[in-house]
Amino acid sequence: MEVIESRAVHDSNLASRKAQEAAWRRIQATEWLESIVGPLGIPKEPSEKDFISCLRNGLILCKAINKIQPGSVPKVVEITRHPSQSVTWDSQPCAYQFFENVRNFLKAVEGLNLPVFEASVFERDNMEVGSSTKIVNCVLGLKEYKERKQNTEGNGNGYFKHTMRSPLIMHSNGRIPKPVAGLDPNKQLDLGTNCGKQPPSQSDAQKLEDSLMKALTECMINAKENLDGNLLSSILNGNTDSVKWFSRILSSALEEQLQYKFPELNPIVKDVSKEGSRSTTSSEARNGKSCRACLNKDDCNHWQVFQTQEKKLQNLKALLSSTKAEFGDLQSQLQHGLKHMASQVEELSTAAKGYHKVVKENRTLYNMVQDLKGNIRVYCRIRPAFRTDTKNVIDFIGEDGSLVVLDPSKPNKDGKKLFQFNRVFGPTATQEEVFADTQPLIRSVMDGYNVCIFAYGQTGSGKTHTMCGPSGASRKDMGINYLALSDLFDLSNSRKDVIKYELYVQMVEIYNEQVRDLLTGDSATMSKLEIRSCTAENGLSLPDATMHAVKSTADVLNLMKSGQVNRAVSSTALNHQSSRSHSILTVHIHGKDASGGTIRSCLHLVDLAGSERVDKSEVTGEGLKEAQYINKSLSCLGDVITALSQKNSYIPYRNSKLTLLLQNSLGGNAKTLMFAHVSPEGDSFGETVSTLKFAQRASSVELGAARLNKESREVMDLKEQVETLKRQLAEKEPQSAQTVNRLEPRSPPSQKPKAIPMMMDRTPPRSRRLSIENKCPPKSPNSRPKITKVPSFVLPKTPEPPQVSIRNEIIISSESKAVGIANGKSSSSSSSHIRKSLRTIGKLINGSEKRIQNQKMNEVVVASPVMTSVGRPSRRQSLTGIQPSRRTSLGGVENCRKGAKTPPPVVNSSSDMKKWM
Ligand SMILES: Nc1ncnc2c1ncn2[C@@H]1O[C@H](COP(=O)(O)OP(=O)(O)OP(=O)(O)O)[C@@H](O)[C@H]1O
Repeated sequence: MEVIESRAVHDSNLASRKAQEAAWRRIQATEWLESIVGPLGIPKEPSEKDFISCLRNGLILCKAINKIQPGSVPKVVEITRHPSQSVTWDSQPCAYQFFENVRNFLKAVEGLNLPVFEASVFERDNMEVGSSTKIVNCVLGLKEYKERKQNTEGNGNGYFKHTMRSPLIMHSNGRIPKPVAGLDPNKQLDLGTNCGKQPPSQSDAQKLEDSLMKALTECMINAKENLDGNLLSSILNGNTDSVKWFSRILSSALEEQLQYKFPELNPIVKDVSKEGSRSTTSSEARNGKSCRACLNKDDCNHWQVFQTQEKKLQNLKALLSSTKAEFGDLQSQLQHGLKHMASQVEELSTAAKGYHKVVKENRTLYNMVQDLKGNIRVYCRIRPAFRTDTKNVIDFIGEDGSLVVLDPSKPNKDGKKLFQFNRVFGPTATQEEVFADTQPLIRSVMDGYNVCIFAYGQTGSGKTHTMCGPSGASRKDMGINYLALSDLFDLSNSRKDVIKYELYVQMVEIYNEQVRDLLTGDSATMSKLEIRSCTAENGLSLPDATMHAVKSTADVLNLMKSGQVNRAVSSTALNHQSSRSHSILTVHIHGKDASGGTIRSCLHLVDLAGSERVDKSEVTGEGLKEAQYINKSLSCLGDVITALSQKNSYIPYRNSKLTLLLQNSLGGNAKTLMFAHVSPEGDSFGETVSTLKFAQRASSVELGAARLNKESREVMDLKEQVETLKRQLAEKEPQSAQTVNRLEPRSPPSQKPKAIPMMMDRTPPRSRRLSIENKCPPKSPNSRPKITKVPSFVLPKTPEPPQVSIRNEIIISSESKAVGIANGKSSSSSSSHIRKSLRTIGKLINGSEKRIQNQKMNEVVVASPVMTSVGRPSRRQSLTGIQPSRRTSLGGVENCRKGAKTPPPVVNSSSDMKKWM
């Protein structure tokens, strides 16, 4: 009950407050209109009816707007009537004119973006309460517009913004409206009823205003406490006006806040204000969501738009912060990942380094094993591709010497072929890289080993490039021939205090099965060279070829140039500078140390002619003949390699000049290296595979351990002693010569110097080539001496008699022999003395050689774990367990008889050279 009563009281308060506000605004409007167009003829505090009636003809309104904005209503219809004639809305001609004025006024007002009203309000005879409100708003809007305009003109910024302030806001600004004293709020709904009849006097009007302000103030103070509750209950009760009113207050406050807080949004707010006058819906306005620019509009949705935008902004902000967080996470993850990756890369690089080191070590060890076994070392070199129209057949090059080629006609798994060599040089390998790997082998020639390097491969695959370098090459592009000799000179210089070296060069070619000297100007001798057995007296296979002493790389260059000029070269379809012969550059090295010990070794550098398919090389006539000779000799080389790899008893060296000349390198005691050259082009696939197969076969050939051609002074003395004793024995006891020969345990009968023919029909004995596997050599009756099997890896125990005792024994032997002869003792007693001496000397030579080798081995072990070329024999011995005595000749006889390829020591002069030859 109480609630109902309080609500009734509240309602009546609210209605009174509204009426007061409306009346106050009407007075304001009237005052202002009068100030613009003059007296209106209505009371100062007009009723709604008075106010509307006065403005009905539109004349006052048009005049007012034209004063503010001249020309806004260009044509104002003046009403002419008799003063006695009353103006009624019903009189048709007047009504139409009224309508024209009002319509023009409203258009002009709309153009100024001011609140408008409906023209029909003037047509209604029965006026409802609040009918004038919109007209009053319009007039006050006009008033405000004028004030603004004046301000703007004063400020000169040209900006006008219509702001419609509610009485409460004005109140808050300190402009407290004067209460209307003694005015019953309930009665003030229609002020016109009280004051419409007679215009009040100035004092009455003042009184009225004062009383009105008073009443309003009282009313507001009374209502103040209940404002929130009243408003709330109004909203609850669906009091639309209250809600609207409050929402407008809120909107304007919000707009102010917006403009203050977000100045950048001002243009938007301005636009929204304009737009809002057209699009805001009344439902939104009911929800209290309209902008201040649209206070008088019911269809403003800017608040909602703003809220939506704000929501979106909030969402975007949230999205931004979550994205930032995610980004931060990702960044930290990335950094973590990068760190992890860096550590993995580091690990990998360490592993790779280790891997490379291991591969290198493996290769070194593999090469060492191959050296020990005496295998032909095989390197493969791939020429860069010159043509791009065919597929590249090289599929993979492994660091461990593996090579995979791919058949271009079968580009799947079946087309792949794997080969294994000591090393594979790819197309980008430089001359120096190739040489660097060959250098240790070449250097071993200075230690007394015979070395042979030969280049094999299809025509145009780069053999001459590897051995000689391209024509007109600079120092950098020089081939192995030049680099090797240059290196030998360097080594010779660095060792000159210990050992004196002399280097001699021969250069020959085998052209159409004729051996020709390339370093002679005499064309007659060029084609008359005969290959001698390696057991010939001077130890040279080609004693008739000119021998040139070289002292510097310049000498070598000159010789090589003249040799190249003389070499048979012609142009084919496959190589415009195709070598039509096998060229052999032989470097003979003679060394003598301070004690008188000697080294004799030789280095063969062979550039073979290229195998070719005559249909491809398109050669005819002489060229065809050359090609046939080349192919035949290469096929003979293949036969020899096959026989050697199969360990056949018969090796067909004699079938070609090439194999005969290379006999010692292929099946003798040399260190041999073969460069297998291949072209990467797809159309050479057949030849490439055939070259690789050949090379693979060659790599399986076991030559046995290479022999060191070095003799110490001690051994040489002992050998001389043996020779003297032998001579004496022969003089004394010719028949006992056979016995003496028997005392030489390692001299097979076939090695007797005079019994050896110029060309050996049979394979030279290979008794000295032992593999580390201790395999028995192939059975070959008569020619092969029996090899005692020695357990592997056992160091032989060699008695090492002191130096003094050696000498003493020799002296004693000699003396006793001399005494025997002098005393005329029986020849048998003398012979037995000589035999005893020989036995002793044999033992001493063995012991001496062994001592030297052991000493070297110790040096190697102490010096470095890496095997040096000097240390190889010692290491080989330790690994194989072969006694030195079995690896060297007794008193050098064997060496002499077998006819080592290296010549005997020579002195510098050319006359001595001739003697030697
Ligand atoms: N590794 C390489 N790098 C650059 N060019 C190369 C290489 N190998 C070969 N060549 C070039 O390929 C061409 C043929 O090479 P080269 O004359 O050495 O072949 P070849 O095997 O000796 O041929 P032939 O057997 O017909 O004499 C030459 O022009 C040579 O310069």
